[in-house]
Amino acid sequence: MLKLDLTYTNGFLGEEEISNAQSAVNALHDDLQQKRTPGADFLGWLDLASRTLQEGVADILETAKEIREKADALVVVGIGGSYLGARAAYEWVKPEYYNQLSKEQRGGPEIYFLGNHISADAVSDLLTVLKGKQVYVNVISKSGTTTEPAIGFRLIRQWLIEQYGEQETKRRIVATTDASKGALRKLATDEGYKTYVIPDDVGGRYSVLTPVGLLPLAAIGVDIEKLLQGAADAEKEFGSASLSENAAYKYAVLRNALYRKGYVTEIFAHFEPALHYFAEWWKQLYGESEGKDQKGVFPASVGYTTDLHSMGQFVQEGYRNLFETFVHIENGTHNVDVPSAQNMEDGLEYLAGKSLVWVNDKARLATQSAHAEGGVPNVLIQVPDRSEYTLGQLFYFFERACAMSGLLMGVNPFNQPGVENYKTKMFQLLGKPGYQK
Ligand SMILES: O=P(O)(O)OC[C@H]1O[C@](O)(CO)[C@@H](O)[C@@H]1O
Repeated sequence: MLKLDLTYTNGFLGEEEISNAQSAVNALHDDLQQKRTPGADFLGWLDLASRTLQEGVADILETAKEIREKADALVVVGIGGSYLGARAAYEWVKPEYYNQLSKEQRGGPEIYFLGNHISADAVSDLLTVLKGKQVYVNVISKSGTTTEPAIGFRLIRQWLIEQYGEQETKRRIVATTDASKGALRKLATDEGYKTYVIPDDVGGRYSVLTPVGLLPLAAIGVDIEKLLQGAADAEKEFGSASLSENAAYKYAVLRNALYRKGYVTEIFAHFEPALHYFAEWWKQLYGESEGKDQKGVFPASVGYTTDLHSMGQFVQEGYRNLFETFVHIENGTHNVDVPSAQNMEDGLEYLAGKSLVWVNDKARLATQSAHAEGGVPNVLIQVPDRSEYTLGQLFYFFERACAMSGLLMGVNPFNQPGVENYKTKMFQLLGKPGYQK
C-alpha cells in the first residue's frame, strides 16, 4: 500500500491550496476518462495493465523462457521510453550485482543495454564482455529510425552475424516495434524476426508495461504478472477524482501549487542505489510530459546518503526554488547489522548491533527535516518493499499523477515536439539526405 505523507510541506502550503483544486481536478479527470484531453490518442496506458492481464502474457513468457534457457547474455537495444522502464524495473527488482552472479544464482541471462548512447568506448567495452557468450538481442524502437538505437542495433546485429552466421542471428533477435509501420517493422518482416507490438495509443515514456518492458524483464526472471497486477490494482486505487481518496492526484495538485509559488525544480530523492534508474525513468516521464510551452517543473534526482556529501550542501543552503519528493522503501530485502569493534576509534560503537535499515531510515528522517528547515518543502511517498507488485503500483501512481499534473499546468502531457530540434541540427551536421541547410 502506497502512502503519501505531506508532513514536510507544512508551512509551505495550506491544506486549502490542495482542496481548492478539486473542481479543476474533477473536470480534468472526466476529460481523461472520456478521452477528451489534448493528446487523447495516447491514453492507452490508463487501463493497459488490467487489459494485458485479461489477454494474458503467455506468448511473452514463452519467448522469455527460451531466452532464459539459451542465452548467457541478453542485450536490450533502445533509448528513452524504449529503454528506461525496463532498466528501472531490472535494477529495482534484481540484486545490485546481478550480472556478476553465477548463472545458477541469477536464474537467467546477464542483461546489458545498448542504443542509449553513441559512445564508441561503451560499445567496444560491451562487445568485449560479450565475447564467447551466447547472446540474444531484444531491439526496441517504435520508429526504427531513432539514431542511437538504430546505430546500436546495426553494430550488435553485425556482431551476431560474425559470431553465429546470418540464419542463427535471425533466431536470436526479437524486435519490439510498431504494429505495421516503420523501418524496424519492415526489417523484422523481411528477416523473419520474432516481434512484439508497441501499441499505437501508448507513448514511449508510458510504455513500460507493454512488451517494451515486459519481454526483457520476463527474460531475466522478473515476475511480470505481479508487476501488471500491482499496476492493475493501482488503476482502481488511483482511479477516483477525489483528492482525499486519490494520492496520485493529490501529489499532482501539490507539485502544481508549489510550482506556482516558485518551486520550479523537483528533486526525486531516494536512499537505495536500486532506485537510481527508477529516478531516471521518472525524469523522462515528467520532463518530456511537462517541459513545453515555456512551462514545467524541472525534474532532477539524487541518491542519498551518497549525494548528501555532494549535492546536500546545495539542497540545504543554495538557491531556493527546490522541492523534494522522497520515495522510501519501508522493508529492505535484506538486513545487515553494524558489527561491534571496541578497538576502532571511529565513534561508531553506539551503533553496534543496530540494523542498516534502521540507520538509513534515520538518515532519511533527518534529511527531510533538515531540508524543510532550510526552505525545501518535501513530500514522502512510502512503499512497502522492492517487489514487482509494489513497483507496478508505483509506475502507475506516477503515470496517473503526471497526466493530471501536466493537464493542470495547461500542457499536453502526451507529446514531445521539442525533442525534434536537436535531431534536425544533428542530421544537418551529419549530412543526412534531405537535411542539408
Ligand atoms: O521507440 P523510438 O521510436 O526509438 O523512440 C525512443 C524515444 O525517443 C523519443 O521519441 C524522443 O526522445 C522518446 O519519447 C521515446 O521514448
